[in-house]
Amino acid sequence: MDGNGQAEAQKRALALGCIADDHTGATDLANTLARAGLSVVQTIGVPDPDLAIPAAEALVVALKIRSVPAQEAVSRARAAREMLVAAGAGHVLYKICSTFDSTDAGNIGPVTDALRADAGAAIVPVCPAFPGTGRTVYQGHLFVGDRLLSESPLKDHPLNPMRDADLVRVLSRQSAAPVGLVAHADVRAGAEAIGKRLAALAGEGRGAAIVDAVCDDDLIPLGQAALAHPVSTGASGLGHGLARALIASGRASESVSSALPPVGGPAVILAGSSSAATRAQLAAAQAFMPVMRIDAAAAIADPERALADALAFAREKLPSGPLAIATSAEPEVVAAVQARFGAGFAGAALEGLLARIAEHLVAYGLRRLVVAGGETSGAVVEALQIKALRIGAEIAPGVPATLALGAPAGALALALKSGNFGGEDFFARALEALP
Ligand SMILES: Nc1ncnc2c1ncn2[C@@H]1O[C@H](COP(=O)(O)OP(=O)(O)O)[C@@H](O)[C@H]1O
Ligand SMILES: O=C(O)[C@@H](O)C(=O)COP(=O)(O)O
Repeated sequence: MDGNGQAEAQKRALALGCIADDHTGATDLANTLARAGLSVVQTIGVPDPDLAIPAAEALVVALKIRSVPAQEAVSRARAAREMLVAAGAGHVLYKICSTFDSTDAGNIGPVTDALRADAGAAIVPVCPAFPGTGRTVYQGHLFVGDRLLSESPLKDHPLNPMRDADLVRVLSRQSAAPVGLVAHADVRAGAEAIGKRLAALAGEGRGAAIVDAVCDDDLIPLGQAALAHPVSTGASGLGHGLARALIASGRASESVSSALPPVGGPAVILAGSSSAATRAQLAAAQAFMPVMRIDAAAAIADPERALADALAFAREKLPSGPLAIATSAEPEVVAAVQARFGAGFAGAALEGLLARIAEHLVAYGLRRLVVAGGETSGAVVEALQIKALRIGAEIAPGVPATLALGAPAGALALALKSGNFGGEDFFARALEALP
């Protein structure tokens, strides 16, 4: 093979396997890895062996396991790791939310424990920092912007309210083995110091260690140190560090991703996130497009009626331009809905409703779709039977434009937005950016 051939082959050899615990997290990570220079493919679930997916240096398997029972999350993550390792991945990153979304019953601890055991690893470095979106970790405490996690809007998350910012404590409650801390002084001292501290913590019998990172510069030594271990757990900041470490070590080569082909056609926004960011984005969108607010309690009580109303609204408005349909509500309203129906039941019912709306709209010819909310995105993508995503240009930090591959309905441009991401003008930007 000549020099060019070798470089081409290296560009396509899988180096990094990623298991994302939700679908917006997966596109966020795929976006970060692509921007760092890796060739990336995202699949929806563990791909069928006969699925023709382009070869890539990083493969992100999107699962919907953030809020399922821990045992189910563990078995699905294990199957994904097995596939990734068989495909050649030398390191597996378990992608969790940058706001550490989880409950005391799981799933970050149980999945991290299981992946460590399967990989025969001594310890797993864990870091949810994503400084580009204001998530930083200092002395093991997670900040969202200038607030501790427990004082941020995440304290009111509908499925996993985050009321403790001390991640060593949070992860300890979820883990079988004790959890340690690699504090910022070691991170500033570089990859070797992080490695030594991780080895010392492993020697004390700790199965995982929260690693501090307060700025982008910290991600480079973090990535180098993490790459020396078979498994790590974290968010996009760690993904960036791993990608740069792979390129620096010659295990991946820097490439420029190509633009997505144009799709065109009608566009709709579906919002199931009740985050403060999404609520502000919907309020801003109301100035330039029709927005239908679904009454969550009425919709759960009579989903067929809610579906028919939403479809009638879409049929009437879509010929004049984009529109939005949202179940999103203020925390007090969400709390009342949950008190009446139970949080899990209400969440699944509303996700299911938005997924059915998406299915009908795509059947009508919808070709460009923005979904706000991680769980919601998972439900929509699974209902549309999308098999993989090609990653395009970044719309906002953590949110790329994507092109759905393998869906029975054909070409579909998609943006899957984490509830918390994007500025107030996100929906306008997304509609412009979707090819
Ligand atoms: N009005 C509402 N009342 C109760 N739950 C809701 C309401 N609207 C949406 N939900 C549920 O809240 C959850 C939001 O999670 P998700 O889609 O992951 O958003 P985020 O990205 O903000 O976490 C989903 O399960 C969704 O169905
Ligand atoms: O790391 C992050 O913050 C995101 O990638 C993410 O996981 C988003 O989850 P949702 O807020 O549930 O969309």
